[in-house]
Amino acid sequence: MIEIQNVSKAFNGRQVLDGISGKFEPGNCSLIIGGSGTGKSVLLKCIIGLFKPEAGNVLYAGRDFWEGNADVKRDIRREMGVLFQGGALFDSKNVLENVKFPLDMLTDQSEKEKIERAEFCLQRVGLENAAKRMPSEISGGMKKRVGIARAIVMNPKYLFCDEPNSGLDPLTSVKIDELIQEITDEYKITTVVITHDMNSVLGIGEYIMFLHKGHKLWEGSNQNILDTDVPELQEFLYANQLIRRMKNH
Ligand SMILES: Nc1ncnc2c1ncn2[C@@H]1O[C@H](COP(=O)(O)OP(=O)(O)OP(=O)(O)O)[C@@H](O)[C@H]1O
Repeated sequence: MIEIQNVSKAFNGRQVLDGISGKFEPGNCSLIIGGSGTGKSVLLKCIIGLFKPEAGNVLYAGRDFWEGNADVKRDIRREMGVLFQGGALFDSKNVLENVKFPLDMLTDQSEKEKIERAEFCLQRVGLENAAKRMPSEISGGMKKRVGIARAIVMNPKYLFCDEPNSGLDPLTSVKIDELIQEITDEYKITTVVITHDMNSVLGIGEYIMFLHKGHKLWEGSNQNILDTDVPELQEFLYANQLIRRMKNH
């Protein structure tokens, strides 16, 4: 489990996150949602150790990331997989080499072991036939799958996905969401997804945290989000035509 407690962050005196708390459970897809510029990416960066919060704690199975020494930070980092926006693949490496990269960097496994593990992960995301292709030769949805394969290659306990659906058509988006959900269930990963995709919210949001101007205004699940009486969340949800119609029927 990841627990965040009163996380606050400011840039040049401007408060961007104000006392955010929440719990992300293993085997669940937890979502951080909210409009543009509300602090979702900054919060994710505070959680994965890229920004140090001014105040608050980020606990990984009880281990405090920011209070921990270099060994604690390294151990926690090794347990994380991150799917960056756009996939962040290396253009000069083929698909298999991209997936294998964390193993090259962080393990002393033999080449054979690394290739087998990378092939297994590619198979898991349905790309076993694309191993030799270059990133420029595959579609946006396939790039995300490669990014997911790379994020799980180290067998992470924690998986972070920054807008996994950006730039994808609705059908491909749903498939990527399903894949993230399946992998989360299968390996009991604690998964945290940043999104403003309404299909994801209703589809995979087992725990949802809604941010608005750096504050957490609501938390709950896809089962009760449409019943919210928080005006800012209503406005966020009902900007989507389909959700508006669902509510009215
Ligand atoms: N490195 C930084 N330096 C200064 N300000 C920053 C920095 N990173 C983010 N901010 C500011 O923090 C606020 C929150 O940004 P953030 O990227 O978290 O928004 P977001 O909710 O992820 O939005 P979007 O959905 O558009 O990606 C914004 O006002 C942004 O300008």
